Amino acid sequence: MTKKFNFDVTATDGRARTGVISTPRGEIRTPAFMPVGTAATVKAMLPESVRATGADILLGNTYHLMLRPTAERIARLGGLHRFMNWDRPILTDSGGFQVMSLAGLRKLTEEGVTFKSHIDGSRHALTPERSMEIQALLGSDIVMAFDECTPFPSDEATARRSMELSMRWARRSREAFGDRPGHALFGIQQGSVYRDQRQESADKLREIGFDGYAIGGLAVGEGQATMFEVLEYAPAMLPEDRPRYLMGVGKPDDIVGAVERGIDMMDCVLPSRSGRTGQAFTRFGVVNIRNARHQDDPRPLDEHCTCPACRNYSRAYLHHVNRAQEIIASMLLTWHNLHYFQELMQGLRDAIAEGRLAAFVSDFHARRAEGDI
Ligand SMILES: C=CCOC(=O)Nc1nc2cc3[nH]c(NC)nc3cc2c(=O)[nH]1
Repeated sequence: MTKKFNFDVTATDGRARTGVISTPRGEIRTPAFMPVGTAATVKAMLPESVRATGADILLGNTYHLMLRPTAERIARLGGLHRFMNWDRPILTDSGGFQVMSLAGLRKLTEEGVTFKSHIDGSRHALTPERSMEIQALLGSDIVMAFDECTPFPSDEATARRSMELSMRWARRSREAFGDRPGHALFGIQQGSVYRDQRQESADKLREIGFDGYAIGGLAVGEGQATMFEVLEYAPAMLPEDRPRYLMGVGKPDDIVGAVERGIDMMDCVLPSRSGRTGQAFTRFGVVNIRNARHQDDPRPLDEHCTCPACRNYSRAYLHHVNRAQEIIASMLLTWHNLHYFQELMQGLRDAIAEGRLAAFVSDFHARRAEGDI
């Protein structure tokens, strides 16, 4: 009998909690940050390097993989874990969000979404059923329901129509997912910034029944203050014995604020994408390595950091290879950023386990300069 999917809360501090998600492919320590491996790779990183930063799970994107190399080809080659040489848990998104933000010529109906590939213009369709089939072909451990991410801002009527469509798609996702021991299906709460709609969405998802619950429709331009307003009430609407996943978040201070409000899982392209543009996150704030002031600086990005970039290279070197557009610049800054994000998560987990989250958070804010350092 394959091992089950399980979630155990191990400690709480206010609304924050630590826990462990057990899957057949390994355990996920929560609160967890998931690096994004869009096209079957965390850009500029080897899988063993991603693991070395402390990641227990990474994210794959249905939209990209269904277009290239196709889910069927990945299945024929043994599934996404084998294909990308990552044998720990993988969460795949359902494709809805990226179709709306990347694809051309989209047509949205009750059935699903048809669209043109941004790669070669070919026509494709995504429905809850097809999304479940693709995610099963990929072999991901945590599957996301097919939803529509309600754009921000949306008036109440528009948000309601979108949320109600997503809830009908959530039920179809659940039915199409079937019974797959060791694999999890997460539902996604919508309802934009409307508390009553968030409640209705949460109630509908509970009725359908999921292994975990995501909070969708945030980090879509509403700003941190509005996001935190929604997070004051939305997490508690979801079952407390199941993982709560906030999608697309975020900057370090977004992450800290979300964990304080009861979030267990997050994902964001920020550390990897900004690493490629020369932006380094540190405990003191953000270093833009492209700035000329670093060109003679022999110090590491952060002398407290134990990542390969900080142990072996100067800011002057990182400035040089970034300006010269050398591949190693993306490698070192991505590794540093993912290491910093995972170190932040470990700090949060330790602080919650020891009941000193408030002190950790005030120390986190006290250290950080506002602008670039
Ligand atoms: C991995 C994701 C699994 O979720 C889905 O398949 N659907 C979905 N994805 C989102 C992704 C988001 N990224 C941001 N900001 C960068 N906001 C997001 C909101 C959603 C959402 O409401 N739904």
